[in-house]
Amino acid sequence: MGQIAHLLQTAKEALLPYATWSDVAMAATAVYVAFAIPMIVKRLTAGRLPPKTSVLVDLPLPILGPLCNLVAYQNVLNQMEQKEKYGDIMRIPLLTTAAIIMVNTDGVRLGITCRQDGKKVLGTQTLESMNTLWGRKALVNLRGPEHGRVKKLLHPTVSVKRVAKLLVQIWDGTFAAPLCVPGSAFSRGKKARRDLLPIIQEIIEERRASSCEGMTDTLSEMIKQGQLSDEEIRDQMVTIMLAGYETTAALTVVALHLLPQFPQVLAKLRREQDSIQGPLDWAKVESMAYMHNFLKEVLRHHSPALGFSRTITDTFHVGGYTFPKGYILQYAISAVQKRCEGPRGDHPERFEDLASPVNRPYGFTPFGGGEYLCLGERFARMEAAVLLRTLIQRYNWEHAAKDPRVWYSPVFMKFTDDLPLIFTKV
Ligand code: HEM
Repeated sequence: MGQIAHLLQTAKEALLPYATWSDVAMAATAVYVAFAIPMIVKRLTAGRLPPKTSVLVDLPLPILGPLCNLVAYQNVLNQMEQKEKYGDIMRIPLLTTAAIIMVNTDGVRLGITCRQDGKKVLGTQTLESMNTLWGRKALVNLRGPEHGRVKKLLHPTVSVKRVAKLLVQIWDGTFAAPLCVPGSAFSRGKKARRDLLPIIQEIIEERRASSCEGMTDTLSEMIKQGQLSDEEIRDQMVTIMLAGYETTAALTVVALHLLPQFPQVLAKLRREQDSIQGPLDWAKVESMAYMHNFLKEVLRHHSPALGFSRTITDTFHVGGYTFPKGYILQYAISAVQKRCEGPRGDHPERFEDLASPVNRPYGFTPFGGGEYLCLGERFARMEAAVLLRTLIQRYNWEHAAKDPRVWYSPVFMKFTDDLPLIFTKV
């Protein structure tokens, strides 16, 4: 607030000797109209657009109206599972464009394949904030053949073989991974990146000096491949740490949050784990059928990813609506999964039922899909399964808070009071 007041004061001192407040208001309106005209023309000529969700833009408030919509946009993202309130396809006018939000499997299909009727109609969004956070060379910010080249190189660095080796290290206690700490790596994103870069560079140099002797981790593998520059390696490592940390932490913490409420699920998990003798290897982790279905149910009910945006690169039509070039398409992973029956997240068995909506194409996509499928899917599933096995076999736990809740603020998961839990030995 203090900063805004200071900004207004500075603007006032700079402008008022040369112009009155009404001049400033007129200039602001002119800028708004200049931005809005192409948008209005597009709206008038585009054909039948999806219905608008927000009434704010109807207020005669230049700049402020669309800005309010941006806030409403986050709010709608947060609440998209409320079908009766928002419907399946909706439009939110933004400052110079509009976002079309699709809360159905068709939207997820579009977002993942980027195609309609066999034609490429969507592209990934290039956001400056993403470049700043992850780095320009990070996989998430690469496009086309360059994205394909780097992803191909990264795959073996988190391959099943490598993950299995890591598993043995975790089990032996020789690998001290920060497995699960609900934190805010995203909210600290820029600072986290600044802090991480010199540390990663130092490790790269140490590893290079020792030719990665005896090292089997992801970073050493990238260095040994010799195909990526130091900048590329650094950006991938920052991405892996940021993309892999909060998502997996959310998955495991929500699992811990839900289990005391569903004793029948916990009992079944315990029975399964007791039937699997350690030490673990990848095959044993993969054989934990009920554990994986439980993790799926957690991801279905509390997806760490709410959804993603794509840019419409070619006008197309779906459900009788026009999707004009230049608009944004937002597909809703979390809301689609939540609408797939079952509000409580306590029925892992639904994944055994082939007729369940979650088993239909694009009904359950917590790790995205297609070209942009999550790089760390297996890693995340393994990490969560191993951590839960360890805890389930050794402890019982209950909530310390009276009304523990998980919520999104506005797009990242938060826990009331950091979700304190009380553990007792089994
Ligand atoms: C429960 C845990 C996780 C969830 C729910 C999750 C979810 C996702 C989703 C939905 C996407 C697709 C984004 C899009 O369509 O644009 C994605 C991409 C990605 N994830 Fe994950 N993720 C998880 C864990 C991890 C881990 C552990 C790593 C690192 C090892 C990781 C690294 C990445 C990377 C690098 C991408 C970009 C892939 C690309 O651009 O081709 N994620 N993740």
